Amino acid sequence: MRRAVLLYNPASGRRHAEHLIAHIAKALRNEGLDLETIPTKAPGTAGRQAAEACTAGAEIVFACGGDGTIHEVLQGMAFQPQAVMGVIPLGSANALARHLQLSLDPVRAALQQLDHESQIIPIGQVRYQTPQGERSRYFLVMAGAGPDGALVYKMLASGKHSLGRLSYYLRAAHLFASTRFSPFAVHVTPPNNAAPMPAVSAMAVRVGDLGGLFSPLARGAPLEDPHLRLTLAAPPASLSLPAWFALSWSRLHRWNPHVRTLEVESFTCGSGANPVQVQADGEWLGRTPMTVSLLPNALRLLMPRKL
Ligand SMILES: Nc1ncnc2c1ncn2[C@@H]1O[C@H](COP(=O)(O)OP(=O)(O)OP(=O)(O)O)[C@@H](O)[C@H]1O
Repeated sequence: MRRAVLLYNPASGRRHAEHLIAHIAKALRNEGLDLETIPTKAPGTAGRQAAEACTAGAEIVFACGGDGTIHEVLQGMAFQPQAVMGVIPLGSANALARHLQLSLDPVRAALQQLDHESQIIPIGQVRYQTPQGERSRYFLVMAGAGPDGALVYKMLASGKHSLGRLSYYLRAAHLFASTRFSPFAVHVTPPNNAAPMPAVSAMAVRVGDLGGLFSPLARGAPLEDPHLRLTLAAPPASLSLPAWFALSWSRLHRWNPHVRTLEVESFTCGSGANPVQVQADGEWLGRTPMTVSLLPNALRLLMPRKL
């Protein structure tokens, strides 16, 4: 019997988590898994709890929550060759679950993955600054500096979990319209002719679709791709951000002279005149300078079988 752990965030989503978790667990046990359900203890504990589950012999660790919970579980699942990570969506964006072609019904998503195969993929690593010094984090969906970091920072400060989707978009629109985003220099590896490049936004996206209103803004490289797909918006932000939104939504993004997409191995965003906010997988991390790279063969993930 395969040993599995379902690590869930009791604060995710608006549903009655405990009731739902019991349903998911019953469905997985009926399929023959020896499953233990464990709630995350508090913000920031899921990585350690996932690593402990692996050490205790779990072969599958299901990360059950939104992209933020999956991000935290990832911190403990990276470089655990004996265990594979599964994903059960309970959030509102669920960008990774959508990318993995999972049902947004959590019970169905759990069962679907029993037919998926364990693939070893690279993971992103972002290094950033905090008042306590440099820190680093792994990421799966995206990492960025600029307006996305500022938005996540603002949502954190205002308690985003109490917000509905519409309210979230209104706050984003207000932030983008009212903030003067400082430019910073971006160095890429391998170096290109234009390095360093000035930017007001630098984002590496690793899923095809970010979901919701931000869906058309950036198309990521596949998770198994050994390169980062970097999207840069040039200064001034007052020109490039409205052009980015307008041309993306009207599907004319390829004609946008202010936004460019590059395939890179890594990139560094300098601090510029003012350090800017850094986020990964929708979690606020700190400030620039920031370096983003890919670590090969870092995670075993349940993924749809290749055709
Ligand atoms: N037990 C807990 N109690 C409170 N907060 C927690 C707990 N465990 C994790 N968290 C926090 O919950 C957040 C993640 O929430 P969630 O999984 O719903 O992701 P999300 O990205 O906010 O989802 P959404 O797609 O809805 O935006 C993280 O900031 C994490 O630190």
